[in-house]
Amino acid sequence: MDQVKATAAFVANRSSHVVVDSAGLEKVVENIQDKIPKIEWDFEGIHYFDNGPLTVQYLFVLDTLNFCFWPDKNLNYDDLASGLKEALENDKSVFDADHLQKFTGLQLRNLLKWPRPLPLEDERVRLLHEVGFELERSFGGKASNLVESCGRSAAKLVATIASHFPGFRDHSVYKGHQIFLYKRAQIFAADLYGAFKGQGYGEFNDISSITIFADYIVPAMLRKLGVLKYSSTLASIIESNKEIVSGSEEEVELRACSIYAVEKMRDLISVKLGKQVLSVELDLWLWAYGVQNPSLPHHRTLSIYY
Ligand SMILES: Nc1nc2c(c(CN[C@H]3C=C[C@H](O)[C@@H]3O)cn2[C@@H]2O[C@H](COP(=O)(O)O)[C@@H](O)[C@H]2O)c(=O)[nH]1
Repeated sequence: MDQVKATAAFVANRSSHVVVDSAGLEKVVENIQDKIPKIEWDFEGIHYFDNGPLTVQYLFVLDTLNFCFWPDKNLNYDDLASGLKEALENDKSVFDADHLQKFTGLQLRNLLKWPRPLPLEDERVRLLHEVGFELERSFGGKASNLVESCGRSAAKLVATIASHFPGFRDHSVYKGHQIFLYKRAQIFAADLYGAFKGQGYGEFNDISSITIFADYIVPAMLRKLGVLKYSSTLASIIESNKEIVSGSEEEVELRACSIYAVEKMRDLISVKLGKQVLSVELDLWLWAYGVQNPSLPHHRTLSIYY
């Protein structure tokens, strides 16, 4: 994902609301020493897994809907992952492409046993329809065929998803330049890698090319660790839970600087500790600690991308 890395660096080199603090970064790496925290994928025990194509279909639907939980303060990612899992266990055809194209908001809500409208519910439904339609049109209805068509390349998988499914085109324009962040497309590759433990549908010969998944938890965690510093204006917007507009400089800087900071962290770990570590592993560490600290203030942007 050279485009993601290069354009994140472009933003980090020009940012004014968010700064990547090199001293903070060095300190984190010094503290890590030899013990890079290793978090198991599905440490929560909430995901569906049967070691076959249905798991791929589940993960693709999961990552189609893997965004914007915060407007409902009781809703979390866990509710989505475990709700979809239970639905699939009750009905193995629930995520067939023809079913995806017919979902209504109410059906999705009922499936997740959620008592009120989901945040951005209309968009969630529209994205399910889009995924069902395009899976049927180009991949015989199966996300597993999509993955197989990419010949064990995570970068190709992300590019294929972005070219077939407009809802995954997580781009922004910053100071006149197109910036590629691809959170949900990349997390799908990482979820396959994690769930299938790097084998079968999760085998990628270029998993190290994937960056972190720029959401609203990882920037908050990087800030807590002293790796990201915010301008006083941005800090007060975030601390007072005010919304930040999608595509604004502040929002793009928060996300792009997070990607850039973790790529720098990888380089430092390699130079100082002589270890090669994947962004996927650093992401899971940062994210798992971030969600265990629900009081961490995070930025709030209404977005279908994360
Ligand atoms: N960077 C990053 N962001 C991630 C995840 C995951 C879950 N990955 C699963 C894969 C294996 C593990 O066992 C995890 O369960 C969700 N998110 C994002 O967090 C936000 C939800 O927050 P809250 O509202 O508090 O539930 C939302 O933007 C969601 O898209 C991740 O791994 N990395």
